[in-house]
Amino acid sequence: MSQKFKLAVIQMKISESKVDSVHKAIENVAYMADKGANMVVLPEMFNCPYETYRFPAYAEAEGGDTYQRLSKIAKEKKVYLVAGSVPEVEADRIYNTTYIFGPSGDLIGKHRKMHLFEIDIVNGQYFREAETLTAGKSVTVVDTEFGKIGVAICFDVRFPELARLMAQQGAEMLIYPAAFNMTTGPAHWELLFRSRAIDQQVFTVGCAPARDYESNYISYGNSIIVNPWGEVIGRLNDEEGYLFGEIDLSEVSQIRAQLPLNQSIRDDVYELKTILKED
Ligand SMILES: NC(=O)CC(=O)C(=O)O
Repeated sequence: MSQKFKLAVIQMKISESKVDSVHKAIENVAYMADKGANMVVLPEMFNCPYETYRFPAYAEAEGGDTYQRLSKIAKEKKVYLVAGSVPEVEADRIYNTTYIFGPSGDLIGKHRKMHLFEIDIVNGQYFREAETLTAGKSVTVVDTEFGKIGVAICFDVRFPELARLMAQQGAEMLIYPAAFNMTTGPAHWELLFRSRAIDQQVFTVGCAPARDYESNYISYGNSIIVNPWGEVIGRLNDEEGYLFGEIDLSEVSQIRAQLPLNQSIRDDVYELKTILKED
């Protein structure tokens, strides 16, 4: 099995119009697929401004219009699509959800953000996703023809336990649709993506909305790809654009053979396990 593939990360501005944002996302996916991408990633909340009060109004059930259009473009262009995230409604609950489609357009996985973003900086950034969202409970790892990929969302990257669980399930790349802000982005963004890559000896990917000073929540941008040695192999600035990564997942086993961290894990002293497995 070849573990080589071309990864495209799309950094786009999100507009107030869901129709426009979805249209733009689909056009970008098609463009990157035509350029040879095998897997395309979209940003967190790409069809909805990142504001808690908006999530209920923009939310759709699984299988809704946004879902259908994403599935269709994945099938038409024969790409894996890690479809950013969208507000998803089920019963009376709303989740921050990533759908993952295979090249046949079928849903191959779904992640509901497990750690809800909570911040209250004195005289600064405030955000509480829990005002309108419910947290997911499942660890998400999908099978692709190139290898296993773990998917989680933004604030999830701050929790090394989740990255470890994805790696334990065989993930060799961790993809996080994300939207850090102008307070946490400069301080933590690159450090976190490099740390998770080094901890687990995996590729990490962060895909963010482009910065928009007109919006109430200003995304840091800086979409990023890091290799299993912890090196940044691709990074954007704040503007709209694409990252195109030539990925070879066999680098994961090469790094692990030379620096075998897994052999030194003290599972006689400590243990990490999931308690709940389903949403
Ligand atoms: N948007 C997030 O979930 C998280 C974030 O912005 C941060 O951790 O900073």
